[in-house]
Amino acid sequence: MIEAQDLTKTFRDKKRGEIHAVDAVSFRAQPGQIYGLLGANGAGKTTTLRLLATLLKPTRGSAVVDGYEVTREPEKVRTRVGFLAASTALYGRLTAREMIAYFGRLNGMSDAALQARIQQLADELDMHEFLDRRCDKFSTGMKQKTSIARTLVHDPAVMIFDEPTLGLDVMTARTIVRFVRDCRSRGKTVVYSTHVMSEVEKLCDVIGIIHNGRLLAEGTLEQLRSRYGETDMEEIFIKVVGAPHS
Ligand SMILES: Nc1ncnc2c1ncn2[C@@H]1O[C@H](COP(=O)(O)OP(=O)(O)OP(=O)(O)O)[C@@H](O)[C@H]1O
Repeated sequence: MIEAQDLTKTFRDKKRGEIHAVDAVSFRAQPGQIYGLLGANGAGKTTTLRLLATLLKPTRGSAVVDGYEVTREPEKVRTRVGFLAASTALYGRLTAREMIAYFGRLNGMSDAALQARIQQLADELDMHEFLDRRCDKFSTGMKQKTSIARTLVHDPAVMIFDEPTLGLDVMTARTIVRFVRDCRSRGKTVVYSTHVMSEVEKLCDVIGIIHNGRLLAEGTLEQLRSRYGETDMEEIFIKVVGAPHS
């Protein structure tokens, strides 16, 4: 479970002045649920996720992740969260299997547990073909699958995905979306950020629309459809954030 309350992050930038990247955001994501954070470029998605994963400290507000508060017990939070960031890096000289195992050991996993888990992740993410190849020769899709596997090797209760299908082909994206659904069916709390309307329609149980750092609307797809009188997510999104100035 994640409970964010009045979560706020303000950056001070020499040129731009004060930037309200995340502005009093409150939401709750439950186990067995995919919470979709939908927003355009610069809306505040990544900053929100980084606050939840304790990579940034909030300027104000709080977030409780699997029972632990992000500023009071960040180490505890980190053991409970798997965060797939857009920039999750791999070591080129390691194979995918070595890479995943390395992060598993960092998380205190035994060799037996690791073997079983790598097998499971390779099955679910369709990785067997390249599991023993070096990461520096990987396609974007192979890299992304390896990043997901290494991020989630310790099977955390809370899984945070920052635009995980960005730049991937249809087949690879589908494998990842199926994997995210499997996480939900295993009772994980999943937060999934995207700017792709069709992804939230297909995947997310609750959708939060974020714009200029503020959570402007939230609900199930059905609730948003009836509230805004539109069936298409793109139309709902435009109604919520306002049409762009031309
Ligand atoms: N370290 C930082 N210093 C200053 N400003 C920042 C910093 N990180 C993010 N911002 C600003 O905060 C705002 C929100 O950025 P954020 O990356 O959270 O958005 P996003 O929704 O993830 O967008 P994108 O899809 O483009 O990654 C933007 O205006 C961004 O320029």
